[in-house]
Amino acid sequence: MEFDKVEPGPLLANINSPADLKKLDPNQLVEVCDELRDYIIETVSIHGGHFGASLGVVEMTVALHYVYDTPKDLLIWDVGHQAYGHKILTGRRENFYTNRKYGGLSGFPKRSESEYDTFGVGHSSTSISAALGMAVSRDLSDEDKKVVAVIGDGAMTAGLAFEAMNNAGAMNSDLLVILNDNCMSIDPNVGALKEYLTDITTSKTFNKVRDEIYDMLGHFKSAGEKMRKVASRLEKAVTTAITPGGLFQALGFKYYGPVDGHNVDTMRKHLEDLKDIPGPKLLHAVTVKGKGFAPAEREQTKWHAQSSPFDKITGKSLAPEKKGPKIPRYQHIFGDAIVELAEEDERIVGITPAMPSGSSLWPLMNTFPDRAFDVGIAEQHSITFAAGLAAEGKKPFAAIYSSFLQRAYDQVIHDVAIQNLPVVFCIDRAGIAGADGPTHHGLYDISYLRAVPNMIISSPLNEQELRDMMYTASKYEDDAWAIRYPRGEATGMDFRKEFQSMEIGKGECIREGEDVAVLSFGPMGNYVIEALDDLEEEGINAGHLNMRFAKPLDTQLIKQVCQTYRHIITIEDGTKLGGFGSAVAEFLADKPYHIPVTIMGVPDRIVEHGTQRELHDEVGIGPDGIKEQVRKVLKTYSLNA
Ligand SMILES: Cc1ncc(C[n+]2csc(CCOP(=O)(O)OP(=O)(O)O)c2C)c(N)n1
Ligand SMILES: CC(=O)[C@@H](O)[C@H](O)COP(=O)(O)O
Ligand SMILES: [Mg+2]
Repeated sequence: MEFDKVEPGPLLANINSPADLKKLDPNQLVEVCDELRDYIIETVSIHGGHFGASLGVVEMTVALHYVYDTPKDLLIWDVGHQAYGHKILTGRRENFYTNRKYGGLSGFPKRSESEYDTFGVGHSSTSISAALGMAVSRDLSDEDKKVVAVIGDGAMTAGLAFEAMNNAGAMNSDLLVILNDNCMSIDPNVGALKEYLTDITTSKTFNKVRDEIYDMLGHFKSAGEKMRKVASRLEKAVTTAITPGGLFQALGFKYYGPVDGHNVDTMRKHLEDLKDIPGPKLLHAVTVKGKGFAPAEREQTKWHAQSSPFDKITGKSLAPEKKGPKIPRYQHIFGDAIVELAEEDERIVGITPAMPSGSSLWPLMNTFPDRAFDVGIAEQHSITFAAGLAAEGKKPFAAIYSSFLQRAYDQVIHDVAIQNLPVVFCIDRAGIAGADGPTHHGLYDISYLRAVPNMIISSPLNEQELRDMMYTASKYEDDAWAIRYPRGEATGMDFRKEFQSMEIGKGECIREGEDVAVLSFGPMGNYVIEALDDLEEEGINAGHLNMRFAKPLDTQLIKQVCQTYRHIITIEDGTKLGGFGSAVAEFLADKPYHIPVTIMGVPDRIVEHGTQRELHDEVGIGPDGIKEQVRKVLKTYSLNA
């Protein structure tokens, strides 16, 4: 893959660490930014990855590493999808072409990857909490270092960010938060905070007055300690008076901004000033997501990330055209089905915490704008909000990624399950997620939801079953219902347009066999079909049951299996601990069948990034792994001698 490496510009070629960057004259930084931006564009155009966010913080990244003494000073990126420039400047340029690939660099900052990555990320809104922890640790150990968190306007909408601000403001620890405001989450940012920030950035009078005051204070500050104190007091009084609402100041932060985040010189000067101002402070930088790449500036959601190659000038896709009909992704099956269901049932509402494109809630938002809600990056709130809707007779479908639902576990238990409210959880990105890696794999939902009473847990084999599960769940009033499905394309089958009710807790026999039965949960069943077809050619006839439900289990079917076969293999795209296979084994534990159960799933370790197929194969749940397991079982029991 060496030939896919990108040639850096002449300045960037000599920057192998921030120390090299610091050797440059400040007036060379604009050129460094241009080269860094080109490097990101060209690399992502070949290898894919997150895109717009890193382009938007090029100047900020260069200024931060120029002014601060990293890694001694601690730089914490929120989410981390914007940290490509940071990676390139901190010794990883040569390997950057491996970004997000199996065995390559992680797409997010990661402590084990570099001493410059002070905190592992992937999920949003953690940066201020982590930064505060580090700042307090510094103070306790009497160390001399600065702590800077960079958080986006989208990430700032989460409760966690405000919990941290609330705490930090009161602790008065020396800490800088840079609010990177580009008015975008993945989709356009939403909510009252967004309006508030827009008010600040668009108020001409405020900005003019603020700039004049900032200049004046700058002069004061260079005039000695006494004047600095006066300036500081004046600054607080003036900014409190003229900042609309003073939200951040009310939380105990000194507010600075808004500043142009694309002027590297301005950014550098602001950071140099702020370095000397103690206590919690927030610098509000205004940037453009996708800056410097016209297609990405125009269509910011589309260019949040790119998975296939594109022309580095025009943005035109260079992916080979796929032959045959386009296969929909599971999220699109969900997105269409919920509109069809909502047309028939006016109680149905849809909720997404900031992922209307990713979860495909847009079709419902466009068709029934009053009945579909993007609540911002606020997973906890999204679930309690859904519970409130259900409490008043609505039928909420909460569309949420498996790994993001982890954030709302208490809400699932406390607000939904204990009150037995019939919320439908449409859990996308369940199972191995792929290139995003461990933070985004949805490996735990079966286990953590199984433990919760009043909860049905199902997973479709294909698009037909997803539609029918959604339909059946929409009519069901007794319990909450979780439907999990993976990232990516469905099977491409011709599915029936009409919905059909499914019997809750009932699986189906897909293939009769002998000796070994494979019980699959969800789309993993398609790997099983492929594997067992291959094994048939070797003369091995294993049975296959598509179980559909992890809770309630189809115990009748399992009993029949026990009477017909000598060994059960279960398979799921999730952790083996406490998952679907465990449910089968628990059921059989006190039954007199004495049948061994082999659980196939993700082992109890962190699975890194790569393609879904690479990772399924790595952990042994791809078709080859299934074949191997069946052969192994047959060999162990000498059943196929
Ligand atoms: C807890 C959590 N929820 C949702 C996401 C998905 N997500 C990743 S980036 C992003 C948008 C973040 O917006 P912002 O912080 O403003 O950064 P920008 O991309 O605009 O630079 C979202 C919703 C996530 N990573 N973590
Ligand atoms: C950083 C982040 O959390 C998102 O950008 C995520 O990578 C999206 O994942 P999908 O591509 O599966 O929607
Ligand atoms: Mg943003």
